[in-house]
Amino acid sequence: MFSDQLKQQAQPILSGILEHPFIQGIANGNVAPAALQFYVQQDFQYLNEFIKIYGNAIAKSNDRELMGFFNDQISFILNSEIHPHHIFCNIARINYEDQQHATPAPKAYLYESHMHRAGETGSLLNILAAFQPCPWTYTEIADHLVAQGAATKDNPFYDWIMFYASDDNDKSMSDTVFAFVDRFAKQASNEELATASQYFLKSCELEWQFWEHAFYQQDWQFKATLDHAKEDFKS
Ligand SMILES: Cc1ncc(CN)c(N)n1
Repeated sequence: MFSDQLKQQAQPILSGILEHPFIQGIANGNVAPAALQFYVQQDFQYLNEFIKIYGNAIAKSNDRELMGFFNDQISFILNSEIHPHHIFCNIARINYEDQQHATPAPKAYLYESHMHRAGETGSLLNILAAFQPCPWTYTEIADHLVAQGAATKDNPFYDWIMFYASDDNDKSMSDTVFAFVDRFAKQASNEELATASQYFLKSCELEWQFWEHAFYQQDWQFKATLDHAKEDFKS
């Protein structure tokens, strides 16, 4: 199956994510508030962009099952994925509403642009491949943390881990996406599969970069210049 090949190709990147100090911090119940704040600020913008990408993907879909899936994803972001953001905000002791106006930092901007680029190819296989590391790596992270015994009630990140951990009774979102990927892959040429694989692997790396930029709060070198310019146009 193409999805098995993708998972196998991504193993070095997935290992890098699982070993990342941000994830280790979640496991130990100890992440710097500045890293949590940066993550929430950037993730809020990233998920906004995802809603637009899903809207675009619906416009490219012809079958109701896929339209329904993208629609469910939009609802999930709007109604459920605010929960893990609230958990990070509570731990960092910051107000969620105050975190919703950040300028996308370079890595988040790159990831969002990468997703839009996949959308512009017009290929649902590319879109799904580029999108899949988002649910897949989070399920892998949470399941790994559960397996290593980090999901204890005294860990302040317990609810965050359980939010993303796979539910034995339910097919995970990530399994659903892999099933769609395999469906489209059956009709694809080797060249199309190679392109989709690149979209998938780059998104996996960008997931790693996302943790990295939040952990070290990597922003634009000339962020103050960008922010001052915004002020110039405020009426
Ligand atoms: C960057 C990123 N990747 C994945 C997820 C989980 N949907 C997220 N909230 N943010």
